[in-house]
Amino acid sequence: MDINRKTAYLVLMAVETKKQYSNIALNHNIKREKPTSEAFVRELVYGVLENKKLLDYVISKLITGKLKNVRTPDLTILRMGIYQIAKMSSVPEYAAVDESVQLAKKYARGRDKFINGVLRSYIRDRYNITLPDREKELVKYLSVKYSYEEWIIKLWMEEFDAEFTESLLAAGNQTPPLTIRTNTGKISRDELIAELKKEGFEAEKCSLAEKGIKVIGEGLLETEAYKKGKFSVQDEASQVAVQLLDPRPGELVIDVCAAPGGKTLASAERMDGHGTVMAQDIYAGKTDIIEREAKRLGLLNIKTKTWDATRLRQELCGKADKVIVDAPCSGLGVVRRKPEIKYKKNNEQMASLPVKQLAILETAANYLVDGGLLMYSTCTVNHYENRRVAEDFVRRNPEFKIEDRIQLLPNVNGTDGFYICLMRKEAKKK
Ligand SMILES: C[S@@+](CC[C@H](N)C(=O)[O-])C[C@H]1O[C@@H](n2cnc3c(N)ncnc32)[C@H](O)[C@@H]1O
Repeated sequence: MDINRKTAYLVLMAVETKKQYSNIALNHNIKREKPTSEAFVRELVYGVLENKKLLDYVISKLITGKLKNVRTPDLTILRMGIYQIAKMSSVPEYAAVDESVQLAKKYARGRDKFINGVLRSYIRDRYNITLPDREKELVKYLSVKYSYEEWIIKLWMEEFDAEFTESLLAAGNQTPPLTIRTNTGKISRDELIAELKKEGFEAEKCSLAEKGIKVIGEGLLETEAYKKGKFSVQDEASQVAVQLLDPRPGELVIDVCAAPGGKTLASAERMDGHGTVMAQDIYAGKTDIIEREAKRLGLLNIKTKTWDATRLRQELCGKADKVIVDAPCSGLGVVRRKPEIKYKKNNEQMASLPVKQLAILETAANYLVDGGLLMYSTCTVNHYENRRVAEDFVRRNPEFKIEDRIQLLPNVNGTDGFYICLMRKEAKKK
């Protein structure tokens, strides 16, 4: 059996049955199985995840029974087989079928003939399968074509017209650029670009993030530059958030939802070692990551603490110049990196997010000095978690005024979908 397809199968099953995040399942299985082509495994895993609804729609047209009665191993092998035939031009059709049958013999015993039959009928009938009617069933059409749960499309169509929504859906299925943030305490952006180019990478400046670089090439984290802490991997939108907040040397910054530390570390770098960033997160294991990264980057001005941000730390009230609330959210802005988010159900947990976000904001706001700046950000595109939460907050806390807010979008800015809102606490009148 081909080790690359076996690895992809194990990753997809971990995502499907254990609800693991694709990036975590990928790294874990690649390490364990040692596939001969990591690139093939990634292409197949992300291709299947990005197109899951479309693949299931196609499979439902090829089988006689109901899709929900097809067992998960059989369905996973069928999705992989059809994806290879439809989208991976490097894979001959016969190889896609034969390798799927081999996988079935190991992981879906007794179902290899069924799988062989479905894949052969796909090869025969694929051009007769049509999508739902765009005119009559727009949401369903978009849901199948771009593989998103229908509630996400309806949510976006509350804010954007059909054409814009479609381009946002399509952008969510693109591979995101690899972007890094220069640690300017160690090297300038131009010098780092030159160093990376010398190592054989393509590297160019980001347009929005002043320390950002877009990089193309394999093995970035094995470079000396990385080991010596000259840069960190961070999406451009996250970099822009800290750029707008603009932490200065000597300030006290409190980041209440800090792990894995992107904004904490970017803030500490901007402060040139002067002042302090207090980084809190509810999970102890996650604050360890921040400490490890601070060490790699040579940053001494970060203090971490495991803490639930909805609980007030009395001793910090009125102390911080800047507070970061990079809240837990639905993640609809990062589907390019975690395509499994496109299939989340709009359940109670989703609906309760704005309540939690507001509770964290209200607690964190207490830490600011008069005249201090509060940043609320999320990596989602959902006005109930973004604009609505920020507006609710300032309505309930009139001493805060919104100073700036932006929604970055993958189809407009090429970044993750990201919301940033800066709110200033009124300075006390003398
Ligand atoms: C969007 S992530 C933060 C990303 C981080 N700011 C960065 O730039 O790398 C949200 C974080 O909030 C944490 N979190 C969730 N609920 C929390 C709570 N009640 N108190 C503190 N942290 C919480 C999660 O563990 C997660 O690490």
